[in-house]
Amino acid sequence: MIEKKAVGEAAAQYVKDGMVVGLGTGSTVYYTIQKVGEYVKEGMNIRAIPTSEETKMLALDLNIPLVTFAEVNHLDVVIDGADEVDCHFALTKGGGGALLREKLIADATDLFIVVADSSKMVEKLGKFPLPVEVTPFSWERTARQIEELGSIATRRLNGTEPYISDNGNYILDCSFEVIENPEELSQKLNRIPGVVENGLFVNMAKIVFTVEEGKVVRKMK
Ligand SMILES: O=C(CO)[C@H](O)[C@H](O)COP(=O)(O)O
Repeated sequence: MIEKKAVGEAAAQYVKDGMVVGLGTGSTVYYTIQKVGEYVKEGMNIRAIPTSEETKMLALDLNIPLVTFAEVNHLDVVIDGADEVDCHFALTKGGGGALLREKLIADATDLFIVVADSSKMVEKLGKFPLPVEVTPFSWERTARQIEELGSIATRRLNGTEPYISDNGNYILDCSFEVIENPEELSQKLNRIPGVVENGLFVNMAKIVFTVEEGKVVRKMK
């Protein structure tokens, strides 16, 4: 909680007047968004694209002006959380179910910044089950095909009902134990019909804010 606030707020320094900003989803970037809300209140002129309906509501509450891809093609900066970050800045994302819009938005910037407390930093990805967004039609077959890649795929639930993403899809949480080659796995997953997107973000993050020895550190690629 204290680490999340510290890294979330530290990353907000990258938001400057006139920018189009991608706002991530989750309890860490929540603090970034609060800071951005303060900047807007003080008169900063920015426009933002949220990565989820949850973040959209938060941004609207803070009077942060929103835009869509109908109006913009490129974002100046995108700030988001992660579930795991490896030493090459490959990420697992989607714990909050927003991975598809998160990837679409991260893809639209040259400056993708990750905010991650120290518990998220790992040598290799895989301990956190990989979220994969799939179409509900024939999801069982898609799950079996994902399992053939060496995982156990469990459909995410919201109570006793299937969890439905902002895009109307299911999420499969896929335990791979250790992901040796995130890029290769990402490509294999996205080749399976029914997979809409997977939560591996490879070669996307440029900066990671985390905590080491009790201090916020900024790691750059
Ligand atoms: O990918 C995400 C949502 O889909 C989040 O960024 C990720 O789950 C981290 O969340 P938190 O900051 O709450 O730990």
